[in-house]
Amino acid sequence: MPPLAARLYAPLNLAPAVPAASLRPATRLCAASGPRNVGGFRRGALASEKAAAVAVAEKAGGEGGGGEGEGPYDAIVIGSGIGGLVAATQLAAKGARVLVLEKYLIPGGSSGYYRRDGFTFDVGSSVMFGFSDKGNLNLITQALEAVGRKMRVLPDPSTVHFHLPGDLSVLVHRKYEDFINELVSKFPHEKEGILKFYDTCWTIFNSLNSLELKSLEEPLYLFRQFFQKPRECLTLAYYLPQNAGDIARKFIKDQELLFFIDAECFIVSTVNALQTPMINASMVLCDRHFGGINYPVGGVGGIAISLADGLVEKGSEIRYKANVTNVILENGKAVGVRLSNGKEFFAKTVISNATRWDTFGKLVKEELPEEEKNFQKNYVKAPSFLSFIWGVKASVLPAGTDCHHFILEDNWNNLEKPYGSIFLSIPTVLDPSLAPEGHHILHIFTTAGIEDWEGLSRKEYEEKKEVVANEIIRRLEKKLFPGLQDSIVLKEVGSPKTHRRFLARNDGTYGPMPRGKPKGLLAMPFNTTSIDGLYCVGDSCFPGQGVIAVAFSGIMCAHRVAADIGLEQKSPVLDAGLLGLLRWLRTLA
Ligand SMILES: NC(=O)c1ccc[n+]([C@@H]2O[C@H](COP(=O)([O-])OP(=O)(O)OC[C@H]3O[C@@H](n4cnc5c(N)ncnc54)[C@H](O)[C@@H]3O)[C@@H](O)[C@H]2O)c1
Ligand SMILES: CC(C)=CCC/C(C)=C/C=C/C(C)=C/C=C/C(C)=C/C=C/C=C(C)/C=C/C=C(C)/C=C/C=C(\C)CCC=C(C)C
Repeated sequence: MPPLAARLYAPLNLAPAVPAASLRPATRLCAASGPRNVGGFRRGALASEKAAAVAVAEKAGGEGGGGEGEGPYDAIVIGSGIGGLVAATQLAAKGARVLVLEKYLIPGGSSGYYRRDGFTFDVGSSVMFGFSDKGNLNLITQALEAVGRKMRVLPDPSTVHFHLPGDLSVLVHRKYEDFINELVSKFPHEKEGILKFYDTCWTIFNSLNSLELKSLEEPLYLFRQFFQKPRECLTLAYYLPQNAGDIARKFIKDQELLFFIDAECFIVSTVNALQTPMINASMVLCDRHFGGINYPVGGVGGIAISLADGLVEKGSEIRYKANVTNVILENGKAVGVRLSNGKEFFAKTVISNATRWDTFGKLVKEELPEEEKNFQKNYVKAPSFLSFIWGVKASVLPAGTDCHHFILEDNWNNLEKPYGSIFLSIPTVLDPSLAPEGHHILHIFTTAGIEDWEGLSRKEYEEKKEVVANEIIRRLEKKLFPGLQDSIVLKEVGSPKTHRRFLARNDGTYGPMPRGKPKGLLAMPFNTTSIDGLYCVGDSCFPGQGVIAVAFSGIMCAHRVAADIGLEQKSPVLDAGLLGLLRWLRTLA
């Protein structure tokens, strides 16, 4: 019998540029049952996209599949974002039996993709860290390997091209020396400060990269790391409560350069450098040169599909159209979940990949635990965003156009304002197979609050999207691509309401952001919660927003859960001590 993937992919019409792991049977999954044309942004599955895992759900029949009161599993994971899938696959690789329940039709959440008229569009970011073949921070490579998967990737020669006020243009080259030379050429008087700031980032990054990355909530592992790498662990402990903006100000005086560091951090955290944890900034500002930014051939959604397929091959399950509405508690312990159709599933542990606001505001019906009150005191929901996904004629791009751009035209004060700055990715610069010949994809997003988009009639809503899209086109025409308007052949606009609906994220939020100035990462909760048996994973857990960050959160979560269900070593006495200490530390933030 051929392997499962081969059997499921047998009827495929294979396109050469698409990796084996992302090839699907030609089933009109989204056309038959997917939400279409909501708010003009029709997030649907690839028409030909039916992961091995989907077949499991369909065999079982109906929403979420399965019968009454199924289980017990070792773990149920609510949601199949990258955080949830990494937790699930890591557990499955350790021998656990896992059930992933996904509300939508395909895996990936913010990291999914969909297809329209020959274009493959990433839903969220196209800037992918964690795909290299060296070091310990290549977490996407490691997560795929754990379930026997590998994706072909295309190296991006640059990370991002900044287009900033005062016509400041900085290209972040893949080669560190080239980037530093470029930055120093713009700020020669700050050469020493630039070197000192980025050197500090490297000290932190090298410490991170030297550790075996597992759960910081598991004492046996943590003490072993401290014993084996004391200097690196102490370096990380020292920088844990610090922010990038404070460190930058120790070395740099030029206000424009400090604004540039703000923009560097804004990409990482949607806040300025003074609010961005130094560990997170270091991770991103160095890994782009160490592991590099690499684009997975065929689209970002291929990562989730590969993980979901690998999960099923390991004997676990994923079910779609499975909308979890309740976490079931028994004597204060999480023992299972209930779907909107009343079906129940039981497990030794429950892991929520929904945001903490959804997990504790909607899925757990009890009063908000003290710890979550503390989280909400320290973090608010970051605004949502507007995304514009356009198919354009290739002729509109000047030769040599970079893949990723960040645009803030006239005024540094607009950096964090709604619609202030523009993120633009052109993934077809790296992978032309994503668009019909002679075309490119422009994927743009800009921050926007949901309040701006509520209470409108259908007509007003559509008109507003048109007005905002035209304004973005005007700005891009002025800055980068004259004639853009006339080159657009396909236009989709997603509003904060679209993201709330299709990504199931509270108010469509991009993730948590600190309410004020945080103490670095100190206040960010890990994976355990104050409810026994209930864990969280994803961007409202340490270390926060970002695909690579949620992948780390998945790895940490799986390790802690595996220890709790007896698949990894554990010491109950040390556990109680460390978990108590970490809870106390968070209250200091
Ligand atoms: N929001 C974006 O579009 C966007 C853009 C760029 C990057 N990213 C990155 O992606 C990361 C998010 O990853 P993540 O793993 O935290 O989560 P995610 O939001 O990507 O995925 C969560 C998944 O859980 C599902 N879900 C939520 N509630 C559910 C319920 N009650 N029942 C069943 N399924 C449910 C959702 O449908 C979704 O598939 C962020 O850190 C962000 O930086 C996001
Ligand atoms: C226990 C305790 C407490 C302590 C002790 C000490 C120690 C040992 C410590 C340790 C630590 C650690 C390990 C840590 C780790 C960390 C990590 C890994 C982190 C990571 C992070 C990451 C991140 C943040 C990322 C992010 C990213 C992002 C967000 C991205 C984005 C992108 C976008 C938005 C796109 C853009 C676009 C354009 C430009 C176009």
